Amino acid sequence: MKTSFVLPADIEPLSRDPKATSPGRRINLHHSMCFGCGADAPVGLRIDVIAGEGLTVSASMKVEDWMQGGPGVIHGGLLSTAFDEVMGTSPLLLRMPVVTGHLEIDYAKPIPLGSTVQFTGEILGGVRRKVYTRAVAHLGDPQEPVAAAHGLFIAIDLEKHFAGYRDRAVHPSGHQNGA
Ligand SMILES: CCCCC/C=C\C/C=C\C/C=C\C/C=C\CCCC(=O)SCCNC(=O)CCNC(=O)[C@H](O)C(C)(C)COP(=O)(O)OP(=O)(O)OC[C@H]1O[C@@H](n2cnc3c(N)ncnc32)[C@H](O)[C@@H]1OP(=O)(O)O
Repeated sequence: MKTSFVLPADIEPLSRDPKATSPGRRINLHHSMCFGCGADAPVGLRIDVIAGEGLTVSASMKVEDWMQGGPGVIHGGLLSTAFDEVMGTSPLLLRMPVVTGHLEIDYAKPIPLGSTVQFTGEILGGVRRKVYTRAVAHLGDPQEPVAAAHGLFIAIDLEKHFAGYRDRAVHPSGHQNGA
């Protein structure tokens, strides 16, 4: 599949944290109201990301009618959200909290409503706080990818990064902090 994404020349290998989620198990959600993975989000993708061997992850997503973009096919922005979720969860194998810095998608084929998209992702390496990842999507035959993505995720201090926003956070009860 064609892509214009270029990895930096100084990229270094990264290692799985010994305490990371075991292969075959779901990587714990960061919070239940997340649009990408949260079970309590009123609208969302509810993607479970499964740890693989080494620095790999996998996930699947049924393409439901509300995800329609062009007639009969998935909206491209929604697919990019799914890639963001899959790749953004992978740095938890390093036990590293991250946010998305840069996301690039290559769309190869239309994805029909009713199909199930299978994702595989991997961490390619890092430079300082930057974690480079890649993911591929297919509809059942890994030799026939329908889309692929590259993501650059930046390690953050969770407390500091969200310090100014937590009073706006929405909780499963529907109330905001302090409301
Ligand atoms: C959905 C919310 C998820 C919230 C995360 C919660 C918990 C996290 C825990 C675990 C993760 C688990 C699951 C995550 C699941 C899904 C993933 C979805 C994630 C998202 O959906 S998250 C929302 C969208 N995301 C943002 O809301 C970020 C807004 N942004 C910023 O908050 C700052 O921008 C920040 C912090 C990124 C950097 O700011 P900063 O001041 O800390 O650091 P600085 O600028 O120095 O960048 C350091 C090095 O990154 C390079 N760099 C930066 N940006 C670059 C770019 N675009 N392209 C190329 N390189 C870039 C610099 O060039 C430098 O590189 P160098 O080391 O070489 O100098």
